[in-house]
Amino acid sequence: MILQDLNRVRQIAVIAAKHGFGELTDGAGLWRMLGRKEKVEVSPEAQRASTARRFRMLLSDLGPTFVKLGQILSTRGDLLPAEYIEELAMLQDQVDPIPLEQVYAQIRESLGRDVPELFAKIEPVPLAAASIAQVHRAVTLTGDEVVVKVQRPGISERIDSDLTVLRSLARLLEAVVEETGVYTPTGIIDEFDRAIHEELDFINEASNIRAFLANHAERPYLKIPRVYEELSSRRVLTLEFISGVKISQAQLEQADREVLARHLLDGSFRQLFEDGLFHGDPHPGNLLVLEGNRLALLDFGVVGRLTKPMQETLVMLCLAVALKDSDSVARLLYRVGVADSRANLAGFRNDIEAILGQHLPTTLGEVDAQTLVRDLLDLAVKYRIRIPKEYALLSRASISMEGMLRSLYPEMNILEVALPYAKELLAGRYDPSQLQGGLMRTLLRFQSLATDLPTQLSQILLDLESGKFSVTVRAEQFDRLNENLRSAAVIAFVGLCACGFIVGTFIAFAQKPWMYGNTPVLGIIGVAMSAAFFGAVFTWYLFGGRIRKVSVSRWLKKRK
Ligand SMILES: Nc1ncnc2c1ncn2[C@@H]1O[C@H](COP(=O)(O)OP(=O)(O)OP(=O)(O)O)[C@@H](O)[C@H]1O
Repeated sequence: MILQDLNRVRQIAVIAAKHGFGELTDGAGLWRMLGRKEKVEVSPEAQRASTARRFRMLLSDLGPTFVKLGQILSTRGDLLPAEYIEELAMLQDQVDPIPLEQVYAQIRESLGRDVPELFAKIEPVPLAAASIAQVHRAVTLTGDEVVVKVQRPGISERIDSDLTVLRSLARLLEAVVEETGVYTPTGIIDEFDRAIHEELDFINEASNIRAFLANHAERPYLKIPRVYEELSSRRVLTLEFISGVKISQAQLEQADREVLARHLLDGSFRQLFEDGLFHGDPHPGNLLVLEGNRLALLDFGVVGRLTKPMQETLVMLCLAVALKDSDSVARLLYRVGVADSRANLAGFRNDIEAILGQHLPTTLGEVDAQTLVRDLLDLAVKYRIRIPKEYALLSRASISMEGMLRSLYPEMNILEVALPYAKELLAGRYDPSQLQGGLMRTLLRFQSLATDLPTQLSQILLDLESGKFSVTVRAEQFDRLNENLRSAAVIAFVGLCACGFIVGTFIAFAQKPWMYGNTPVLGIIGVAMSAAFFGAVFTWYLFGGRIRKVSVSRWLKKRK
């Protein structure tokens, strides 16, 4: 880690302490490592706020990389409890726009030509300015109305340097935090790294748009902007300008609302059940209402992909929920997820039953899908079942979509509209005669398979089927023994190196191979190396194995 990174770590530790996370950084030994002694006062605002809110405030204060991290985490209801998801979803990355000269410089550098050779006009005031990019209206040399999305200069380098720091902090966390599981801090950072680099690469967004254009070619009610390839690169993206009103700001008649809601729902189901490619962030700012009750989708930086088996599981899951079949819901979630150890499937099933009972009291039309999905994901967190990120992204997108549909046309019965799509998808896989008695029978087929067996046995079968089955022989003493052996091996290795250097030093002093005047250079290097290795042995002896592990869950419980 270079000096600049250390300064950033120091800055992060101070801001964390200010937001009331000092105990965690102290416990992790960060404060001692940085050699700081003075206490940082917790801000009065943080003293009043919940832990989830303070976490949001912390990320917001730490700048664009952390804001993006928070926004990406807000799509992971499988990773964090609902109250964190709600807080993180509020993270805004509205920032001051960059001056026009910098926009021009970025275009020149990325597209290799001066702006007047590429555009007839660029509006000086941006349509939107976010932490990664800003969007300007423009006109091409051929007179086409377009928008140009230009990346902020230096943002990629800033994110990379923050990622180096984040990765080191994640390693430190792994060393000092008691809980380990399927979500390791370095694993989360690796995933974040991939996600943010995908967003930083506009070529990736352009290819997402092309795929959406192809999929929606026969759906005239949904418009996708065309990409201007010759005016696009990794850091500049030029798209057809779409003239419309954001759905949140549109003044609409009741009849139009119903038509638009149907289009929105049809577009979403087709993305999920036919294309297997869905918009990952369908919030009201990314949807425009056009003339003739058409809709336009914007912002394709984050998209989700579903394979055919994933689509089928999704249909089964929806049906199992609709039928209040908690056993099948538990088994399907367990099968698609990754549990860090054998989850308590019976407990998981019982909790699901309670949730379904609570959320599906009367008719399907009255279901509050948003809370239902959140509660189910919270349960996955509780039972340490990791839901694949595509499903997590999908659940966030569906929650957002459901919210829009409810405000657009609250009378719509979403599940009623969904059933024909589900049936169509299942019809491709199952014999149509099986579906004649309705979808219920198909579902009951796998349901009976699930209920015939005692839970433990069917869980082992599920483990075998999904490749999760393993036999672990474990004894507490072995873990400690293992640790001690590892420490002993390290000390022995470093000690041997130290001895080797001492012998080498004697030979160097005796034979004087590298002399600078009267100074035996090799001998001095030998002394320094021996001292360093012996120092390492002593430090390990004094402090090794004494790092106190912190329990984040205990800490969170204490703070609640
Ligand atoms: N093709 C388009 N036609 C008209 N306006 C557009 C178009 N593309 C983007 N915009 C405008 O620019 C805004 C930002 O675009 P976009 O969401 O793609 O950028 P972003 O940097 O990813 O922003 P954020 O991540 O905050 O959503 C949109 O909300 C919309 O107002």
